[in-house]
Order: sequence, then C-alpha cells, then structure tokens
Amino acid sequence: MIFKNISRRYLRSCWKICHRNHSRNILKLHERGMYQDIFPNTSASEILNILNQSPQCVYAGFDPTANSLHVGNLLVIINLLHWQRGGHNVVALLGGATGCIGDPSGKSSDRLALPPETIQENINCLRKNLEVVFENHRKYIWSKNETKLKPIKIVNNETWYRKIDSIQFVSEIGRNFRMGTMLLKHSVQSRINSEVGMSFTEFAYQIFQAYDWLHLLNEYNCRFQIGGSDQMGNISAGHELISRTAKKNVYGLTLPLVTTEEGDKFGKSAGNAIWLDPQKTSPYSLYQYFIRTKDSEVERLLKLFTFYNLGEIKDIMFKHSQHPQERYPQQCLAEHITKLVHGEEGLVRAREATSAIYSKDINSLISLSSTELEQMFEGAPIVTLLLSPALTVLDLGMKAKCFATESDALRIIQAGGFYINHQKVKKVDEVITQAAHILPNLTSLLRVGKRNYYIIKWLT
Ligand SMILES: Nc1ncnc2c1ncn2[C@@H]1O[C@H](COP(=O)(O)OP(=O)(O)OP(=O)(O)O)[C@@H](O)[C@H]1O
Ligand SMILES: N[C@@H](Cc1ccc(O)cc1)C(=O)O
Repeated sequence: MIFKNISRRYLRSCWKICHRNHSRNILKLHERGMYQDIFPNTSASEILNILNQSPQCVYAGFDPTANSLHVGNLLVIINLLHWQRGGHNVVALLGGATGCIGDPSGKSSDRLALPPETIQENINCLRKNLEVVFENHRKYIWSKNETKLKPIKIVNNETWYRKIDSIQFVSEIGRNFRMGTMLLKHSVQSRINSEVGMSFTEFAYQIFQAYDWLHLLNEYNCRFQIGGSDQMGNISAGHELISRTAKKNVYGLTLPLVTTEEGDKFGKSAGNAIWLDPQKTSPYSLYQYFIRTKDSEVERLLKLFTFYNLGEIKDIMFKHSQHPQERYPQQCLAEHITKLVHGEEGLVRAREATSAIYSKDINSLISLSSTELEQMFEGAPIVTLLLSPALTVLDLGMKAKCFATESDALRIIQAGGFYINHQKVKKVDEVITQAAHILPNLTSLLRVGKRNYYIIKWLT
C-alpha cells in the first residue's frame, strides 16, 4: 500500500507541480482519498515524472453485465474525468468480448452467460451513460474559461478479438502467462477451493483484460489503467504481459470500492445498485440517496464524488459545523452528483420531486413521470385500474385496497382523511374523471391519513 507510506518530500513535490485543482499530476488525487493502490508499488515518483513530462493516456473498462452503470462505476468515471481535466487522453473500454467471458473478481460462482443481443443492448446503454456524464461535466461543471477538454474515446474490445485467430492467440499471447502466477490471483484462489469451483472460461478472463491493455498500448500508447480495487489481479496480469512483450513501463491505479451502509460493494450484478440510467434510478432517487449521507461520511464523499477543491470542501464543512441541521454538505454533494449524472434539467426535476413530497401541492405532481412517482413513493402499493364511466371515490378507495372495510372507507373519507393527488376528497359518491383526478402521466396518487400512499396506474 504505497500511499500509506508516501513521503512528505514526495507530497511537497506534487504540490509544486500542481497548484491548481485540475492538475496534470493526477496522483495528487491521493489527497482526496481517491487511490487505494498503485502498481508496481514502487513507482510513485516515476509516474510523477512521466505525468509531468507530457500528456498521457489512461483507460478503464466496463463490462456490459447490466443495462446501466451505477454509482460505484461513477467513481471510476470521475477519476477518468480528473485525467481529462489534467489534459490527458482518456479511453473508456466497453467489454463486448470480456462481458461474454465473465470477470470472476469478487464473484463467488460462475456468472450466467448473457445472450449476444442482451450484451449488445447493454453496450449501447453503457456507451450512452458514459457520453452523458462526460457531456454534463463539460457543459455544467467544467468552467468555460478553462482549456478545451480532449474528447473521451469509447472503444469495444470485441472489435479486436473478432479479428484475432484463436490458435495464434493461445500460442503467442498465452505463452506469456505463468500458471503459478495466474493461480495465485485472489479472484482465482477464492473460487478454486470453494465447492462451486471455477470454469476455465472465467479463469482465463485475466488474459483477456491483460491483452486489452497491450492492444491499447500499441494503439494509443496507453500506459495507465485504473479500476476499482477488485481489479488489481487483472491489472497486474496486464503489467506482466506488457513487461514481457512490449518492454514499456506501464502503471495501474486502483480506487476504493464504494459500498452500501452494510459494507457490501455496489455492483451491477449484486442487485443493490444506484443506477445512472434515469429510468432505473430517477434523478430524484439519486439526489435523495446522497442527501441521506451520514455526517460522518459526507466529507469523504465530497472529496471522491465532486470537483470542489479541498479549500472549498473545507469551507463547506466549516459552514456545516456552524449549522449542522441544514445539511449543507449533503446538499452540495447531492446537487453536484445529480448535475453530473442528469444535467441541469435532471437537477431541476430532482428538486421539483423533492418539493412534490414535502409541499403536498397538486402542481408539484403534474410534471412528474410515472417512474418518478413510483420511485418517490417507493413501497407504495401500485394498482392498475381501468377507468370505468361511473367509478366513484369510494369504489376507487376500495379497489386500491386503501381500506379494510367499506364502513372504514365511508368513515375516513367523510372525516377528511382521504386525498387524491394531494387534494382532500370528502364526497364518497364523486365520480372519478380524467380531468379532475388523473395526472398527465396517467397515474393518481392516493393518500390515507398522513403518510399511507397508493399509486393508481390507469389503463386507457
Ligand atoms: N462499488 C464500486 N466502487 C468502486 N468501483 C467499482 C465499484 N463497482 C465497480 N467498480 C469498478 O468499475 C469498473 C467496471 O466494473 P464492472 O463493469 O465490472 O462493474 P461491476 O458493477 O463490478 O459489475 P459486476 O457486478 O457485474 O461485476 C471496474 O474498475 C470496477 O472495479
Ligand atoms: N474486468 C473489469 C472490466 C474490464 C474489462 C476489460 C478491460 O480491458 C478492463 C476492465 C470489471 O469487470 O470490472
């Protein structure tokens, strides 16, 4: 863990070279807690020299194991953005080929193979996620007065594997890997002795990620690879292959894994992700996720997930110490990330949705999509109904199972405890109409009492 032992002299030299927030020396991000490891682990000052001499090329890969990237992947993207801000060339690799093989890192059993159409669909979605975040950063976060950013290059490793002859690959590339080293990888060790074991396909994964790096080195002189800390084994495999074949020095940097409150890694296949695709996690839910950040975590996340400089973060935290109840750092964090992922428009929607919950005003519901409504009132039962001509308020309440019995319904509605789209309805025989009771997104939000919500999706 080189960063734990980094010397004061080294840090002073970094500081001289990079007094600005977007320095060419991205190693300095270590002050923000951005790096976990560096590979090879004695190369900090060597890297510093290289970064200081000329713009470099860096890459990170994303496998198409789902149809969206998530907040864990966002940390890798933000690190790539720091490189871009420092004037370096950035390559994002989509694993059209590696996604078919399956990375065993962090997985306790073999992945299920995805059909080729799904992989292609996922690739398209991940490409869009990346393009949107890079564009939002350029448009809304990068200052107009600063230098022009070099555009990100997005490549798919299927393009080169499709052209490679398999016999030649095994005989020429495979020869550079030693079984002993491959077997020692954590991703292999943790599986090989388990009951489920490991397929040859996943065992071979490291060779493919290693070859990607060699390919990108030849193509773009790409000497740096970054990834989450679970990627160390694959990154070191690439380093080994390149040292044997290309005889060039290359370097890997790993980032800490973003985890849930329980300490589990957020992952595409882990079923716990906060997604970047607004259809899967609305701007409102993303915003709320970061608004809920604990006080003890918020400074660390501001350093990792925003582009505020350390002085600005210090000021934000000072303001917090004066008025902790205002949750100012949480707001800065949520706004910054929502803007980066969903643009200004997404941030406006997230703010509108937040006010829709707290203002209890029908106007605040009108602009929401049905997905946003569902995500905002997560956990509310969803009932699909056909709008029949004589449906009354009482019928609606009963069909949505808002009340246990009809006499409960009559009592509660007449006492003023039933709401449609935040508006109190007391007449049990009032007829439901599209104009009066249904939102433009063809839903209605019912509420019984203070906080029991139900969502009606209308079939038309
Ligand atoms: N929670 C996380 N925190 C930090 N980095 C992460 C996190 N999850 C993934 N990454 C990194 O993002 C990059 C792309 O990872 P990948 O495409 O495999 O996503 P994943 O979410 O880990 O997918 P899967 O769950 O299918 O393994 C890798 O460098 C990986 O280490
Ligand atoms: N193995 C990485 C994704 C990746 C794929 C190919 C690469 O060349 C690099 C990275 C992951 O699953 O997280």
